[in-house]
Amino acid sequence: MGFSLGAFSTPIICKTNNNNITQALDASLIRRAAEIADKSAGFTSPHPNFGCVIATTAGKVVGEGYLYAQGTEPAEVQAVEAAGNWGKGATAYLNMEPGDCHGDRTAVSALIKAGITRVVVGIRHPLQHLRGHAVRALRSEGLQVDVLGEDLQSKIIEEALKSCLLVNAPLLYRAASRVPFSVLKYAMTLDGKIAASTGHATWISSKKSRTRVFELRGRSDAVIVGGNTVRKDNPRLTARHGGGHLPMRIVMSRTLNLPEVANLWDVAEVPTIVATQRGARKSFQKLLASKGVEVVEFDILNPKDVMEYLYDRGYVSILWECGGTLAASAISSGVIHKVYAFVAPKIIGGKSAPSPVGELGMVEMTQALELIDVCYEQIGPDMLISGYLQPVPDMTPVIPSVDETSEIDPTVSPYESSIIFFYKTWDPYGAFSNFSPHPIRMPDENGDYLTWSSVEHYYQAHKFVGVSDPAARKCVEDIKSARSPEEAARMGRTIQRQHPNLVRSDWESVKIDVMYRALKCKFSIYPHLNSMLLSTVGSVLVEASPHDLFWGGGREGEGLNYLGRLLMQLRSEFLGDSSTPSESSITYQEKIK
Ligand SMILES: NC(=O)C1=CN([C@@H]2O[C@H](COP(=O)(O)OP(=O)(O)OC[C@H]3O[C@@H](n4cnc5c(N)ncnc54)[C@H](OP(=O)(O)O)[C@@H]3O)[C@@H](O)[C@H]2O)C=CC1
Ligand SMILES: Nc1c(N[C@@H]2O[C@H](COP(=O)(O)O)[C@@H](O)[C@H]2O)[nH]c(=O)[nH]c1=O
Repeated sequence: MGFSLGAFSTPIICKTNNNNITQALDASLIRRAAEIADKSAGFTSPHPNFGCVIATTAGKVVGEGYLYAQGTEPAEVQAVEAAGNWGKGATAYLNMEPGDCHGDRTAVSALIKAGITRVVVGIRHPLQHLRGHAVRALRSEGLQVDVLGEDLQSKIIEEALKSCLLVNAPLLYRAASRVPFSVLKYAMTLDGKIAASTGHATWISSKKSRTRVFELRGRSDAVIVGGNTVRKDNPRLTARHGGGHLPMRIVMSRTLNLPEVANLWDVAEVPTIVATQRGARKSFQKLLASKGVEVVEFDILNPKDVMEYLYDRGYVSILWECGGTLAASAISSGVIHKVYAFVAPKIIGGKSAPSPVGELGMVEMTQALELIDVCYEQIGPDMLISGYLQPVPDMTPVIPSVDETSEIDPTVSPYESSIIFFYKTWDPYGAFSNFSPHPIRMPDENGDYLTWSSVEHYYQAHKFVGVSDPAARKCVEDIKSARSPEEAARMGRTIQRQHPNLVRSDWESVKIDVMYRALKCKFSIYPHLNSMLLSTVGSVLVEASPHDLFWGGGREGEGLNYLGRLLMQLRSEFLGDSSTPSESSITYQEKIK
């Protein structure tokens, strides 16, 4: 070949340098968008924080805007107005894809009208029904849209992406965990006490720290304490830092053994909700109601149920300002996402003085919960240590991974797809489970057709097919006549564990194919199952088994989800095959009868 390496290398190096410069610019302007997006937090009730920065291709910022509150002028509209004619040919930086709540595409239209040619998006909208819409709409109008982590990837971009995740962390956690984002905040002495042994706690942290707490309250939808904190502190739980949003106050009390007169029962400025155990002190409930305090009864009062209830009421973020007993219960039930610990340089001592977190049942230091993304900040004389107990959720489907998805099923666009989970046969898509009662008819080694009561029967028995030992042949027969798919699974797994010598030597290499053939038969011979499978086009299918990390997706998406993958593969094959599937299925069904 007549080309020298040098002929290629120069432009490649230039391109890389250019890329580095562009990515550094993109990263810094996206971080700016996230920074201004955060400006509205604390001024109105929490809502997604949107920021928009418009810059020329040389990186000169010509317009900025942030959404003040839901229903006010979108960040993009403000930035476009500020940019004026500079908007033509410019790049818009958005910390988050706009969500078109009103169906009027205002944000998208503003960018298009302004003549913006490129849009850089920090994260896609976390809510499934809005996710990807604006990105698609902008692309369809010919704008170049680069999404961080998808179209742009590098260390510096990763850091910018993080700032976008953090600025909308409450919404992301809420969308992923279906409870509001919860922050546990406490003030403790250097010797780890949140009050003296008498229960006296005013004050541990400095005035400056307490003003910071007011800001935290102003960023929250509600502040929660337990009954004992009401009895000991008679708190007000208001945000008194001057203006801004006032959160609701919530008291969790099982006994309702609470004072008749308390600051929290004065609801002139902010409402208070008391969450209690069903039937607790009805007369006191009446008294609270007469003061305008809302009482909500729970069958068993616990943090998880209260959080699910507040999620249903639309709450996005909650500040827990309770003592250690309730804090331990909230942490144990997994509802706390972030911790703010104000540490004051004071020592109070006291064997029975309370600490920030009560009993968690841990016995070894190796069990300790480690915070991530920890920040240290000095506030007056105090140190504020904050960090997350759970990582900021990634809303893109990971099972299969983004790269694998389009290989398995080209109809799924990995960044925009929804996930359909199935597991138990009574679930909405329960018929996808191998335990669903749909017999299949499959050829044996000699080509003779045999009927199997379910895919699970077929799959489990095939662990022992072809092994010359008569005991293996008996296993196949026994599993085949198991009275239920559950029984077949139990038998297959137990024999495999206890008598590995009876398992065919090629099992690990053939098991996916065995499953594939059984599934293909099942979804070919039952037209309604075939329709159900085809109705899921565009969605990632995940078997939500928390135990089976090979066929299932696992509790946290750590499973390989091979059952979901095979179903997606079959779906794609059925779609590609116009003669699907009814003619052949009738013959098959006839055979089954
Ligand atoms: N320094 C700081 O940051 C803070 C210090 N404090 C101090 O802590 C002390 C109070 O601590 P503590 O009693 O732990 O705090 P809390 O009162 O905040 O929490 C315990 C109470 O919560 C109620 N509760 C409802 N459901 C549950 C549940 N599922 N699990 C546990 N409790 C539940 C009960 O109220 P009931 O008994 O009414 O049924 C229980 O007594 C006080 O001295 C206070 O001054 C408190 C908050 C912050
Ligand atoms: N003692 C203590 C805190 N205690 C928390 O603040 C509540 C009192 O709030 P308010 O009545 O609105 O001033 C109290 O019930 C408890 O939840 N907080 C802190 O930042 N620092 C402190 O030293």
